[in-house]
Amino acid sequence: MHRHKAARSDKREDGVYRAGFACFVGRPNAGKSTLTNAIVGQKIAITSNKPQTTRHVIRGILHRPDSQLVLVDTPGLHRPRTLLGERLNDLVRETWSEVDVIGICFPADEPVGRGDRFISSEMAELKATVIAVVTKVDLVSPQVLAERLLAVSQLYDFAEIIPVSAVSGHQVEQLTDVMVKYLPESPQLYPDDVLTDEPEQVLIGELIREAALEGVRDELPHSIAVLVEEMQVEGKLTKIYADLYVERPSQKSIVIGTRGERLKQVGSQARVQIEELLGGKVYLDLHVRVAKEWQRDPKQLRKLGF
Ligand SMILES: Nc1nc2c(ncn2[C@@H]2O[C@H](COP(=O)(O)OP(=O)(O)OP(=O)(O)O)[C@@H](O)[C@H]2O)c(=O)[nH]1
Repeated sequence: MHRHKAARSDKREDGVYRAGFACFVGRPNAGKSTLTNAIVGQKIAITSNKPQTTRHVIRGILHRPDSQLVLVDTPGLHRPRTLLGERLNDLVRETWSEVDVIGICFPADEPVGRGDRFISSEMAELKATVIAVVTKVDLVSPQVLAERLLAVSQLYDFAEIIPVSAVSGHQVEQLTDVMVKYLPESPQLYPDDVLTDEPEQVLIGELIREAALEGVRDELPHSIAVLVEEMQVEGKLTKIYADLYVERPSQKSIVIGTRGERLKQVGSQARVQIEELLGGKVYLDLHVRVAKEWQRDPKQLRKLGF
């Protein structure tokens, strides 16, 4: 995965330089995106309290003097009902086969279930080192945590089992150390100042999508996509023109809201985040469009980057 992008050979004289790819997997809402952000220390992956909102493979890169950890954020594996669902599953499996370390996330506040067993059983054939990460430990008592750790340890022969809280930061550093430990000896893969190799447009699209999903009904997440059509830099101002795609006119009204109030809110929330990302003033122009059944149409999917 982009190993040809090797920035420069940077093996330190006094020790082994390690670099490689890792990803977090786990059932929806397990805390994968939040953990990715906590490790990389910058908001790069979309997080939401609704399941399955992570669509794109977004990498965050952790730079250390002796190592480089490239995190790949994948959507959850799920029963495919549409072409989009199938593509997502292919993407997940492809990612798994290419990374060096896989962290399976088990939320501490939920019992180990069928989904967890399914994901663990999918790991057997992979070359990657598989570690278990018990997430959200701030939400449970030590006793519940102990039960979870035991249940997780019985699922699979994990190389390590690490309890963390991305919210409090508990053990995040230790988790990172462990992941780095299992990376191969390798030259640096990316230059020091790169945090993600995802094109800016995709990140911006994700921020808009995240803002558009906030506080709306449960069926909307699967029916919304954002395409950044144009970005123009004029002095210190970046002008961004983006389209939000929904499937039905009724969804269009939800996103726009009464007299456009909701879309205005979405715009200003996303703008603040994009300004933070780009480090400058942003003008954001949003249009809501209906693309019928786009989840089932390969041509539309390609246009939207899936
Ligand atoms: N209390 C607590 N909440 C957390 C923690 N990590 C994540 N959460 C919350 O759990 C929810 C899901 O987190 P995400 O990071 O979006 O989960 P995900 O696994 O990426 O979810 P999908 O994209 O649906 O697969 C969000 O509401 C987070 O704020 C944690 O360490 N502690």
